[in-house]
Amino acid sequence: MQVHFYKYQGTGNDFVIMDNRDGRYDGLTQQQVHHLCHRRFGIGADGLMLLNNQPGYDFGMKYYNADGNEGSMCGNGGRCLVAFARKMGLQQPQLRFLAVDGPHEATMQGEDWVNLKMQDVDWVEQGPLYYYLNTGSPHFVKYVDGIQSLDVYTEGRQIRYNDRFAKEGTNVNFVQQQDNGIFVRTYERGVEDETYSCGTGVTAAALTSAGNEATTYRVPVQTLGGHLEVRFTKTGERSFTDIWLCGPALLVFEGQLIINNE
Ligand SMILES: N[C@H](CCC[C@H](N)C(=O)O)C(=O)O
Repeated sequence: MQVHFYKYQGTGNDFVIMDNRDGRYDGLTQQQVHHLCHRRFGIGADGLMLLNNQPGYDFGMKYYNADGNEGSMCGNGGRCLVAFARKMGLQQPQLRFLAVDGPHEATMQGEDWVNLKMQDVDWVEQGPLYYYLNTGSPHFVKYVDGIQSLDVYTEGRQIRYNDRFAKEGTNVNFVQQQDNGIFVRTYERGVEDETYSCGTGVTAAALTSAGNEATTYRVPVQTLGGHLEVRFTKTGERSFTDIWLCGPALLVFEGQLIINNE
């Protein structure tokens, strides 16, 4: 099969994207996705997305983790797919799309900055020195010191494969408060490694960093791959609405490749 692909990145979280509005990539197998995302045998990416037709919406988003499994929601991926949809000619100032966790809306500022609305959050588990919540994907959030030198791969794996999470997996975020906002590093399930940035993880971390006051917050977030901002309104101790993940989304390159059909 001949594949015309686009490679995007949002704060270093990178994705292979294909225009599937005519359904031509519907039959993509888990193995093919894994191959396309492989950094040595394929194009290389943390995940793969299809731009789909979706009645009632401007488009549909289908997301796969690099291992070929259908992932849950991907925040940076969603932002990149919006930039891609715009490139494919969807010029509406506000785009509405359907992802695995429900409807999303998004706007763009300039060529390469995307504001993406996330689902409301109304459940946060809090334990000693950790939080656990779902922002479209499950996220374990742990506050740490010395985040720059932390071994995110080893420490993240320990949590991801512990008795509680081994089967379903979880993403694991390490967070440190900074003078201005937070620094977040993430071990991603499905990639099974640290990525440069994780949008739903950054969102989860930002929500847990809010003060007690039920008001509107703007949290600048630094990741290994660059800066984002999360805006939201806290409505109760564990509930949040009007959550926006904002940051860059850029085309890296596009190309063709042939993959076998087995
Ligand atoms: N990189 C993504 C998260 C992908 C979700 C995935 N790793 C999972 O939960 O299986 C993001 O920007 O939100």
